[in-house]
Amino acid sequence: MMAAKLIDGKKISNDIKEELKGKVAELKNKGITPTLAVVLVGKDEASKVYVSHKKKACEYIGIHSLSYEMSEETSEIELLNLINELNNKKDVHGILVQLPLPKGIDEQKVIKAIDPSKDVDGFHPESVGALSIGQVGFVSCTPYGIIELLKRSNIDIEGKECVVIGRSNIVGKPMGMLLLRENGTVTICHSRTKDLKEVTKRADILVAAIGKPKFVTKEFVKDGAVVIDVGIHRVDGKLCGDVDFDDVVEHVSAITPVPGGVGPMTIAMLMSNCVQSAERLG
Ligand SMILES: Nc1nc(=O)c2c([nH]1)NC[C@@H]1CN(c3ccc(C(=O)N[C@@H](CCC(=O)O)C(=O)O)cc3)C=[N+]21
Repeated sequence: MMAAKLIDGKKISNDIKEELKGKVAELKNKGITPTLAVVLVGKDEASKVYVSHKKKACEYIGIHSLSYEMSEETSEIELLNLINELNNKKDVHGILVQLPLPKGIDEQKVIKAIDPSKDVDGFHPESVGALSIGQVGFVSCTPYGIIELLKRSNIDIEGKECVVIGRSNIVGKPMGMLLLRENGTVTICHSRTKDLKEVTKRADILVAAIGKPKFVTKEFVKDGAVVIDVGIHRVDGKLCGDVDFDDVVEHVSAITPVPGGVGPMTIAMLMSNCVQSAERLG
């Protein structure tokens, strides 16, 4: 019974990667090699691991990846110059600047410097704006991956009560816009929300993107709800999410595990955005 309700992000992300392999092969037949520039600034250990996962995914699918590793002491100007260079390179289809950036570098300024046509993270104000008014643009990979998880698990969004906990620019807000685009009824909650549990208990689809380990317990969840866990924390050497999985699992109709849920989807959708970019830019 439990296996049936587990949303397997690992499996679904592998399906997507297989589909993308085919698309990359087609592009290569036309003489186009999808290329992603990956920019890593500083020595954040988690960032190094994530970047290596992204490069590995590129390799698997056939996307060419270019690595730019810059020291912790890199200035904002140096980084902006690199981005400008990559913007002008015809054979670069996607630019990813791994976040967080070292102190002293203005992240928003850096994101804004990326050509929106190469903004495969979907973080540029133009990409965010396009999403909110229903125009074509890159969609932030984590929320985009969550929509794919739901669709490929045959979970309808239309008409459903969708509650998102968290209002970050890269997850909560775009998640709300995407669920709205799929005709969900959307509520975005945050640290100032009154009676949070009362609000989250209305959810048919509950997305937890709070950033606190095992925050969501069964008291937050309606019986039979679908629970999507965006969090990733290392507690006592073990990975866990924003949801107390063991506490809620008996009460839900479907749930994403951590690891193996949303995380792998983020990478799959980054790959998808790269391929899309290569198709558009040629
Ligand atoms: N410009 C930028 N774009 C990002 O997309 C971006 C970023 N900066 N900075 C950091 C966050 C975090 N992020 C994750 C991607 C994959 C997993 C992932 O694959 N997680 C595995 C577990 C990996 C592990 O073992 O640690 C899982 O959940 O199964 C997690 C987190 C992308 N981010």
